Amino acid sequence: MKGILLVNLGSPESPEPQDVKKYLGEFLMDERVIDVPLWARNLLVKGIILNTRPKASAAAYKKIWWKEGSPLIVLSERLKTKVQKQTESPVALAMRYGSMTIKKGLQELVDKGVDEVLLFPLYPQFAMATTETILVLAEAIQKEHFPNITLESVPAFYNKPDYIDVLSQSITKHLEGVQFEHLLFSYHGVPERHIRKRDITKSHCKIDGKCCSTPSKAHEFCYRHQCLEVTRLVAEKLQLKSGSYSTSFQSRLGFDPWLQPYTDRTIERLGKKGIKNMAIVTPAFVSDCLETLEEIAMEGQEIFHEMGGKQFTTIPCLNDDEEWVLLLSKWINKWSKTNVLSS
Ligand SMILES: C=CC1=C(C)c2cc3[nH]c(cc4nc(cc5[nH]c(cc1n2)c(C)c5CCC(=O)O)C(CCC(=O)O)=C4C)c(C)c3C=C
Ligand SMILES: [Fe+2]
Ligand SMILES: [Fe+2]
Repeated sequence: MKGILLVNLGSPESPEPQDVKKYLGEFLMDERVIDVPLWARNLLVKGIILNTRPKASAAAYKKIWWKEGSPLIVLSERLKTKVQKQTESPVALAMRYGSMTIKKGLQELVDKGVDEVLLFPLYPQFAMATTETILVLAEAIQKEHFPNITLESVPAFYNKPDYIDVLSQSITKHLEGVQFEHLLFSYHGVPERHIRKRDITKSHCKIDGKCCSTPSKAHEFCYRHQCLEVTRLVAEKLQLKSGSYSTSFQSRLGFDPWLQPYTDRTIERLGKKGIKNMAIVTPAFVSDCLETLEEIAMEGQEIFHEMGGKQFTTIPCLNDDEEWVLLLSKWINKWSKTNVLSS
């Protein structure tokens, strides 16, 4: 029997510093997130970050935490429940980090009689720090604990026309009646080094402004290309005028160069330029989370207002949007019936 495992990032158990520290420890010790040799990662994460960041991160988590728990987890659960209602195959939910492990998710499916699993990382764009770390861990768990099941995974869906339609519809819906002079597409950043490491041609990704719009096999694993494509395709669909939208990258950590332009500086620049009304959408995230609810909706808004901006409209992630649920269910049902992944 076939079954589906949706996988998202994960969140701390609670917004208390000790739980945030535990979560950050697991997350940042992942060699695909902080991709330096183990001794350096130990020094950086255990020696520095875990002694400085958890208190501030916990304070940020407290601002966005819901009665039911972490928004990212609650929203992912709502999505799973709605998708399950639209499909006959069992659907389970797991997180890459934290207590809702991939092993538990696979066990839940196996207990229901599943022996063919579709692994569905909830990320529209490929990144070493997100999709790849899920695939590698899931395969290792399958080999060690579930040798009798097969595992197939959904590739990045950033440019699927039906995904672009759903994202565009959601943007239109949330901007109905909103006056905005600029729409900013803000994606989670990654260190530039991550992009170069996953360049399968070894020479294409120069991160120079041109490589991502020059056709190349490298784009299958180029997070920057995939983000820029989402912006381009949505802008085309919504007929946004050139200059009335742009792309930026948020949430950088440490001193290495990360993908640019940075979101905070872009918001600052837009405010300084005299933009009074702006809207912001965050298509690297399928569920609202700390990075959208705090970093964008709170900090971003504050920066904009400090620069003289007036109206700052944040567009929610797709979360458990009906059209998004229908699209995921359509892809899953197609795979369940024909073994073919999305159109
Ligand atoms: C080296 C560090 C990080 C990389 C690389 C990175 C990539 C990356 N992350 C997401 C999605 C999310 N990240 C979230 C939180 C978060 N991310 C980092 C660091 C890196 N992320 C940190 C330290 C944190 C914790 C928060 C903090 O202390 O500031 C979240 C939110 C989780 C939640 O509980 O709400 C998401 C989602 C993507 C998509 C990505 C690469 C493309
Ligand atoms: Fe992150
Ligand atoms: Fe590229």
